[in-house]
Amino acid sequence: MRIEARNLGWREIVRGVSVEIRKGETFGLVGPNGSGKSTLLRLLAGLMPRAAGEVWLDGAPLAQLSRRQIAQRLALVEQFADTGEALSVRDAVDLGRTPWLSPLSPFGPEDRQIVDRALAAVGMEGMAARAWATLSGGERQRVHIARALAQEPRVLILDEPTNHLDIHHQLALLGLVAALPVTVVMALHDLNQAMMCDRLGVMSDGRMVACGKPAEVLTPDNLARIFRVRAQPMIDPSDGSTLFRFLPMETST
Ligand SMILES: Nc1ncnc2c1ncn2[C@@H]1O[C@H](COP(=O)(O)OP(=O)(O)OP(=O)(O)O)[C@@H](O)[C@H]1O
Repeated sequence: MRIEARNLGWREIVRGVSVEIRKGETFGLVGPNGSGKSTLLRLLAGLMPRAAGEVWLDGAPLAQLSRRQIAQRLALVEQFADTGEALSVRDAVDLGRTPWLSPLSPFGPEDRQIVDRALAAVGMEGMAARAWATLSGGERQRVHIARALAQEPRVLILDEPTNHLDIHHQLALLGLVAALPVTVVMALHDLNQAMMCDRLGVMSDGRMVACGKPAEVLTPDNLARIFRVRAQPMIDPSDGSTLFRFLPMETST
């Protein structure tokens, strides 16, 4: 599903962002702390009241869809997502099926299979019966992702999805997300991980100041200007991919 932002804004925090994210694309959002990434993701999910501009999903304005219709198309995992303490892991992931249920089509065996697959996709199938309150930060993050997968969205919006995850689960999650046949928009802080995205949008002070293929936008000049680091590009000889080593900027006295 294609997702398109037209002149999106909220207060002074996100200003005039227009971007078209293609069907099946993995689109990364990078930028310094406070540059407006989370706010832009919430705007794309239609969650900010009194927002300026418009979001279109496959040519349909988001504003004309009901919450249920939006939830059948789009799932958002927020950075500090929480869930009711009394839930089990399976209960939490079952919630992802809510937009698809109705009195005439209650939770059934097919929903259960979808939930099982979502738990397995994030490696949490062995913890389905565990109480949410007993999970570690990384396990909670994986359950949130499983809940979003169980929603079977066509657009998946993730705010720093590798937060709290150990390196194995970070790479597993990024591999999973890249292989999903859905459009993914995700905020990332690790710029080497961001290099794996199809395209990147760079946020700075509420504006999208660059958008394009990772190697085109994460240039040493942009990294110095926007992220205030010195970036030393290095080539991995095993596959020719570019990695960065980051160094502090030399301060002038
Ligand atoms: N509801 C709000 N009211 C006032 N200011 C807000 C609100 N939400 C966000 N902000 C401010 O807007 C700016 C952008 O916040 P946002 O969370 O979108 O940034 P971010 O790029 O996701 O940051 P980080 O990398 O630290 O997660 C920040 O300065 C934040 O303090």
